[in-house]
Order: sequence, then C-alpha cells, then structure tokens
Amino acid sequence: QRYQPVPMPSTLAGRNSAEEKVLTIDTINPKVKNVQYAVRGELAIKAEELKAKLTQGAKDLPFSTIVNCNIGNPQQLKQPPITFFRQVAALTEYPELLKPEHEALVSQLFPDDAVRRARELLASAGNAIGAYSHSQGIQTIREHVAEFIEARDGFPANPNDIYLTAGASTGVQQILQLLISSDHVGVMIPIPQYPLYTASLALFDAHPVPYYLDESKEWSMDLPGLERSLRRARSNGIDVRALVIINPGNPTGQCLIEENMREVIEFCYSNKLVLLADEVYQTNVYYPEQRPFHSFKKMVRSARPEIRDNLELISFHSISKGVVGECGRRGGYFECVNLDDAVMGQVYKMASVNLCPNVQGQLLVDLMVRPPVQGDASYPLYRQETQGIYDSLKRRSQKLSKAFNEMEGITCNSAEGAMYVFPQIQLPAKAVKAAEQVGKKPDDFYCLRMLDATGVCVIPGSGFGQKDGTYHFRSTFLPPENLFDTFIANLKTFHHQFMQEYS
Ligand SMILES: Cc1ncc(COP(=O)(O)O)c(CN[C@@H]2CONC2=O)c1O
Repeated sequence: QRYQPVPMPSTLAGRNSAEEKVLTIDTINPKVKNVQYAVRGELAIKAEELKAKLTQGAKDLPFSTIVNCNIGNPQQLKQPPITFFRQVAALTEYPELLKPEHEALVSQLFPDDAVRRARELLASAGNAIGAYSHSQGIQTIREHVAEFIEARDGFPANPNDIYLTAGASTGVQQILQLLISSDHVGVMIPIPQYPLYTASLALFDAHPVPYYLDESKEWSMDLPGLERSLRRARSNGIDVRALVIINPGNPTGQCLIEENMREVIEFCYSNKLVLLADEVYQTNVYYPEQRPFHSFKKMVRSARPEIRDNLELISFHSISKGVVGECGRRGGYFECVNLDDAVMGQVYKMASVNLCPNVQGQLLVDLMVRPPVQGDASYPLYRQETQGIYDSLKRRSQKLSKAFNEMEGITCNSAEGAMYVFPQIQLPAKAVKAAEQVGKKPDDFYCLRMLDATGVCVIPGSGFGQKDGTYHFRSTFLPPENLFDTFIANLKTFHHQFMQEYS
C-alpha cells in the first residue's frame, strides 16, 4: 500500500514531482556552496585524477608519480611515524598483549616504557579505548597537556580550560561557532591565511576581515594595516569580535618576534577582540636562536595585569604537524584563557553534543606532550627519530626556498617555521593573458601547467589570499629528501620552459 503524500503547501519550495530530488545544488544550504578550501580544491582533485590514471597504467603522462605538495601531510610523503608512539598505540589497541601470559613475547617486541605507558593510557581511558571518553577529553591527558603548557611557558594551566579535539580544525570551528552570534559578526584573519578560516566563516555566515601580512618584512604583522582594516569593518557595521593569528604562519612560514606579539595583544585588548592563536606549527621552528617560538599564552600572562587577567585567548595545537605528523589520527587541543565561566559552560555543552574527540587521537596528544625523556628505554631512538625529521625538514626548507629564488621571476622568503614556502612569481603578461583566455586566475593557470608537466601538485596563492596584482603559490617541502634534487630539477625545467613559452 502506498502512502498518501502529505499535501505540499504552495508556499513551500516545490518538490511536487516525484522524480525531483529533495537535495539539489539549488536547495542545499547556500553557505555550504560559498565554502572554498583550496588545499584540497581543483589542483588536488586533478592530481588525484592523474594519480588514478597512473595507477591504471597510463603511459602518456610526462611523469610517473604525483608529488602532493599541496598539503602538509608528512606521512603521505613517506615521513615515518615515531616508533614509540606507534608501539604504545599498538598495545592500547589490543590490550590482550598486556596480559601476563604474553609478557615474554611482548618484552621482546616492545620496550618496557612503551608497555608502561600503554598501561597508564589504558587505565586513564577506563581500560576501554573503544568507549566514549569525557567530552573535553580524558582528564589525565588534559592534565598532561596542562603540565606541557606550564613547562613551555612558565605560567599555570588548568586542565579544565583545555579541550582535546579531533584535530585543531574541529576546535577552531567549535570556537568560531561560539563567537558568531549573528551575520554581522566579523573575524580578522591574516592574508595570506590557511583557508580553514575563510571556509568556516563562510559556513557560519560571518565576515572575514582581512589584514595583510607584509611580504617585504618576512610576512610580519603590519599594525597600522590592522587598525585600518578594523576601522573600515566597524564603520561598515561589522561587529568585529576576534582576531586570528597563525604562528608560525601557514602558508607564509613566518615566526613572529615578541615585539610584534606584544603589539598584537595590546591591539586586541584595546579593541576588545578575542585572540585566536593557531599554534599548530609551534615545534616547526627552524631558526630558534633568531626566531624562537613564543606562545600567545605566555605573552598574555607576561603582560600588564589588565591584559593578563582580561584578554580572552584561545590557543590551538595539533598532532598533525611538528615532527609527529599523525594527521590522519586526528588529535589536538585548545586552551581557553580568561573566558567567562558561563561561556565556558557553553563550550562544554557544545563539546558534549559531539560526545567526545576520538580516543586514539587523544592518546597521541598525550604522547606528543609527554614523550620519552632521558633515562627512558625509548629515549635514544625517540631523540634520534625526532631530531632526524627536524633536521631534514630544515634542510629541505632551505633547499626549496633557495631553488625558487634561483628561478626567473620568482622570489621566496625562507621558511622560518611550518612546512611551506609561499613564493611570489612575476608572470609574463602573455601568461596572464593565456590564463584569462581559459578562464583561470594566473596563478591557478601556472600551477595547473606545473601539475600537467611534472606531476607536482602545489596550491595557487589565490587559495590563501594575496595582495591584488601579485601571484604566489604554496608548496610544502615534504617530498622525501632522497628525491628532493630530482623534484627541484623537474620544477626548474618546467619553470624555464613555461617562461620561455610566454616570454
Ligand atoms: C594553520 C593550521 N591550522 C589548523 C590546521 C588543521 O590541523 P588538524 O589536522 O589538526 O585539523 C592546519 C592543517 N594544515 C593544512 C592541512 O595540510 N596542509 C594545510 O595547510 C593548519 O595548517
């Protein structure tokens, strides 16, 4: 027996004919359609199509592999995981191994500190890592995060102010949702910026209020520019409530100096802006003597009492970056500073709606903030692995920025931090015209041609924002070091041919 359909009032959007879909590109949430996320946009999609062709045996491409330099995804580019982390994770995944009857076998395969840590983490998760955890994340792990923050900054941290998250992304979106109370709300974001922010602001129907980083001054923050941007937005009726800082920067790689940071917290306090400090690259700092990482938590707690005790700050961290690179495991945290108690209650409530962050990611957060120390059985290998990854990242960052600076029409700031370089390219007028003729932005056009010629997938600067009339692209420096010279040679060959073609 067929159901008699409930009459569709004429006032509602037509779904009268049976074959018409409920969900069409015209009926879904328009804010979803406004979202752009270039890191996995056109270039990445095309790279996946080419990768599929190669997998199917295509021989008509001028390359045999795709090199994904579009995303800071180290283990996709063969960076090995940290042995200790995976040993502990393996033991927590199959607690049977921790039973006395397996002790002889396990002791041959796992160092005793890995076994000990696995037992501790299992106990902290109620010996059930398949169960939902506390909505903020496992208490013991949040205590360890607080200890990590205190040791890093020299100021107290409270585990109750810390939320473990399935990657920093979800934490950023949770906080932005809290902030965006109407479609008049604006959030200041750096240009260029990591497009999680513009994507999320589009989704939550808020105004991105851009401030431009100064490429001529190693992508430093330009306070007069911040003032102008804020004044313009507020005079247009935008309720600007927060300022996002990514430090070290993505895609720009800059590491802010303390003076700049102090100016920023004064700016935020004077203008009543919540400071969102995205610090996921805090251990990807390659010149710590000249440009050490300072957390905004430390800067706020070191400031005069009015700022120390009142500036609202949320800081984000992740297991996806650094030398850990456990992107797919989805782990991270945010720390709330000087937030109103009732608002903290709402943060908790919203974390509860999602029940809990994934537990495997939480365990990795614990390992990231509490790694093996001198005297632990695993420390020598841990130290060797992490130092090796760090040194290699630094070498590759230097090699790649040097290579781009040797290419005609390209200038590239060195990467003081993070995992990317963001070179500026002076495209010949003929190339700009050729791009327009095929309906592409000039830097998109250049990157597509690079992909077609080399299999290397980078992201056009248009995906991150850039000053009008300038063209950039972002590349990671993650390709394996033993392939790096070939990688660079291919880029140089392509670039030379491209510039010849359009000179
Ligand atoms: C500045 C910044 N914040 C947050 C994130 C999100 O990290 P989670 O993995 O913890 O959610 C990223 C990821 N970096 C993206 C992903 O790879 N390349 C990028 O530019 C990032 O670069």
